Amino acid sequence: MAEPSDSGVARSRSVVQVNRLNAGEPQYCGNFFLVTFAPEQNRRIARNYFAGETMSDHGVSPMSPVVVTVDGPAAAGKTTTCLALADIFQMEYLESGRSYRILALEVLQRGIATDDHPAIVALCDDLIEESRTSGLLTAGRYTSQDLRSSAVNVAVSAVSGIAELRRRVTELVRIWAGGHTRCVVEGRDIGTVVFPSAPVKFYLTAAPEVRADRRVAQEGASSYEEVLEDVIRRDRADMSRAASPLVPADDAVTIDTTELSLAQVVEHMASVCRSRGVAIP
Ligand SMILES: Nc1ncnc2c1ncn2[C@@H]1O[C@H](COP(=O)(O)OP(=O)(O)OP(=O)(O)O)[C@@H](O)[C@H]1O
Ligand SMILES: Nc1ccn([C@H]2C[C@H](O)[C@@H](COP(=O)(O)O)O2)c(=O)n1
Repeated sequence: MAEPSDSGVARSRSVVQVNRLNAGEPQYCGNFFLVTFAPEQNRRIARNYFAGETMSDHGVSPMSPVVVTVDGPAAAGKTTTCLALADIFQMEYLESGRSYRILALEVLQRGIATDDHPAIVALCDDLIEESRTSGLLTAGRYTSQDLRSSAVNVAVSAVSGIAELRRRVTELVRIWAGGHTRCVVEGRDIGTVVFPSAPVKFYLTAAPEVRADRRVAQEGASSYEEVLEDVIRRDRADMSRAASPLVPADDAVTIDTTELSLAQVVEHMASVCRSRGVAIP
């Protein structure tokens, strides 16, 4: 079983053994502000990217890795199933929501107004620069408790609605994926915007009441009503924003997990992956 950790990827308990899970492994820490720039090539590409060039100027195709995308509303089971798929198919895993949460937390900690878009974009650039020049943005700098606080849950909806910010995060995710041969990436716009040509796309969903129930059980939250309210509010914000709203990709396999066990969902997803040529090495 995956143990809860502050890396933000192992907070769910999976029915599938997640043997390779290790909060110390950068591939699993989900903090691509740190890991994206670790390999020297990525560091160079990223530096040039932010200087105005694009990855394709460097002969790097964002579509070269096999990417499995998993999108869906809050608490739909994305992280848990991604970890299971990563384990089954030995893929690298990235939780893109963590980056938006990190940005939201930094916005709150620095007292920046969530409607001050230029300041938030500048903050994002500063964090990217910081991650290239120092090791400050380690997984340990951000605890799951901080990243998943109610305040961050609210601020992240505003922060993730900023188109300029999304453009940066999108490119960082692509750069990260370009450094791997096989990966599974979860978020809200991964199959629609970040990797529109991905060979395998999932859209997980479930009734809000069921998702709230599962989140209460997962986090030991005291108020079901508050959790449900947050789930519904965040869904609405994610689905109605102008920039990359949450919608299923046309070619996504949609799975309503309301009445499915975790094992059933993972089994279904794994069988789709196999049928699309994602093999176990
Ligand atoms: N089909 C299912 N049956 C029972 N429990 C489930 C199922 N799917 C997910 N869960 C549980 O629901 C909780 C939330 O799942 P998870 O954290 O993976 O959701 P998420 O989509 O990544 O959420 P978020 O977008 O908010 O990060 C976890 O405790 C997970 O084990
Ligand atoms: N690709 C993504 C990933 C996440 N977000 C936003 C919307 C969510 O409410 C928030 C937190 O994500 P979570 O940790 O719940 O997966 O981040 C997004 O807009 N796009």
